[in-house]
Amino acid sequence: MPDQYGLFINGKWVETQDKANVKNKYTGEVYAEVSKAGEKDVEEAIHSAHHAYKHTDLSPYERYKILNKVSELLQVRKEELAQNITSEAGKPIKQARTEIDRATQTFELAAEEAKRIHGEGVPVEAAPGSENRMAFTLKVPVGVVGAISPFNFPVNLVAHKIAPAIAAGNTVVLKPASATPISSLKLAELFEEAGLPAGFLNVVVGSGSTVGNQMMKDKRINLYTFTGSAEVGLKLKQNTGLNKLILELGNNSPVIVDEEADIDLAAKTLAQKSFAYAGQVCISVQRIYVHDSVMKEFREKLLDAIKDLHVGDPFDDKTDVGPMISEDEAERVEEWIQEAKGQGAEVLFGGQREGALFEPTVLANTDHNMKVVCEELFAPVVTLMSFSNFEECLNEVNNSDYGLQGGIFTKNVDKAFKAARKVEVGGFMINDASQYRVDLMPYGGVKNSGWGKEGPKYSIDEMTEERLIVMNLQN
Ligand SMILES: NC(=O)C1=CN([C@@H]2O[C@H](COP(=O)(O)OP(=O)(O)OC[C@H]3O[C@@H](n4cnc5c(N)ncnc54)[C@H](O)[C@@H]3O)[C@@H](O)[C@H]2O)C=CC1
Ligand SMILES: O=C(O)[C@H](O)CS(=O)(=O)O
Repeated sequence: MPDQYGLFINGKWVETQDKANVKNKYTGEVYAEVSKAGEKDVEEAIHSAHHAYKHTDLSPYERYKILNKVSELLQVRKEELAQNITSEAGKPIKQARTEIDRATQTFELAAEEAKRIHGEGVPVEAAPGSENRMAFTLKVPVGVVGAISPFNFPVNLVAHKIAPAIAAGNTVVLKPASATPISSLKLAELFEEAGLPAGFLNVVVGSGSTVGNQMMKDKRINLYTFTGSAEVGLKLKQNTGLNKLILELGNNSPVIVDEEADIDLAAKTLAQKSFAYAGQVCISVQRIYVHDSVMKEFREKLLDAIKDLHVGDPFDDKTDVGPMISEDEAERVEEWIQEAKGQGAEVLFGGQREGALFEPTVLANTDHNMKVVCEELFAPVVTLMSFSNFEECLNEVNNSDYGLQGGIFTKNVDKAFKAARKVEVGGFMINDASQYRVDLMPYGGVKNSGWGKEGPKYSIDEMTEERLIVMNLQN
């Protein structure tokens, strides 16, 4: 009998008639059954969040205590939560454990930030005629936050939405990805145990086209925070009117390997960071631009390092690359590679699929007319392109609709900083892959990669309004 999960609405667990199966993404077995939210449940969740926001006060210190407690509980239940990620997302267990450690930090950071949300003094007395006035700003919560999350980091990317929202004094309606809802329901259990008052966090499970759509149209939601594809992000932008919106969308991350790079470091780092969680990380390396003069050496070293990766059962402690989220997704990647081969691409390594498992793959002879380069692959596949002129390479790197993070390997400081200035991204890594993130840093993209920043301090900024208070002093 699969484990059963209800929805979490107004501090209560709600079972509905309509159920969805959650499958183990490696074995395909159904391991959990979750209630699906109907229109009435979504209405109830939004109402509860709205009512709690209007009628229940939670002081900054209380928010700090609750978030800190959740952070501690994550460590207490670390193995259970990590095993769950591996089941519902197919993420290799060692990467799932790292995700729990990172989420622990995300909650801890948000807890700390809850105690230092403040405005600033405004010198209105400097304006002629305002000599007898004093002013300052307050940071007030936006109200109800609607959070919609993707499948790939079902704990930590959810943490990046709900922890800062609650730290800032908001209430939340969360819709997790249909493929990975259990992690969010487990987080709700932790909040319940940590003493979060009813209505502050509501979790509704269901598809984007039903639950997501209903959330998008509800005027009681003051801010939407979305992580997912650019396609759905655009829908949200078009349907949420004048409400605030944070969009964390896709990328086809570029990394430059310059002629003055440490080739061993570049090859080793790129082999490790391009295929983690089967490349289903939005800052996973996709486009590698290598200087002509070092291409041969880099290629050999990259392929050698990839051979050391363990591919297969995500529950095995040794596994580096497990299955993709579904067989359909792995088939899509197979089709894109076939299409690229038809356009002249060469498979240097991998390229084979077995069910949802896709081998780490390296493509050469690729160019910007191919989908594998210009669109987001979201798969364990990298493309190699060579360059001889650094300026032209930077133009090629920017020849993308996306701009989340990028990187360069070089010992030449001038080139490193030139690239850092010119490459159109939200974050740029020198002597590292695009896939670098720690949870305190500002994280977010430009162009079709979205706008608004995550990282608790930065999200809290987005999730609060600045209110000006002016005192008219009578002598
Ligand atoms: N920039 C970032 O931080 C990140 C971006 N991503 C991006 O997410 C994508 C992969 O994740 P997926 O879960 O497949 O993305 P997705 O866009 O298909 O789904 C994301 C969420 O949106 C919901 N949704 C789908 N249609 C909707 C609609 N019409 N209205 C409202 N909600 C709707 C889904 O149910 C899910 O909860 C990739 O493009 C990836 O790059 C993933 C992780 C981080
Ligand atoms: O966008 C993603 O897929 C993530 O932000 C992953 S990570 O950078 O937080 O690890």
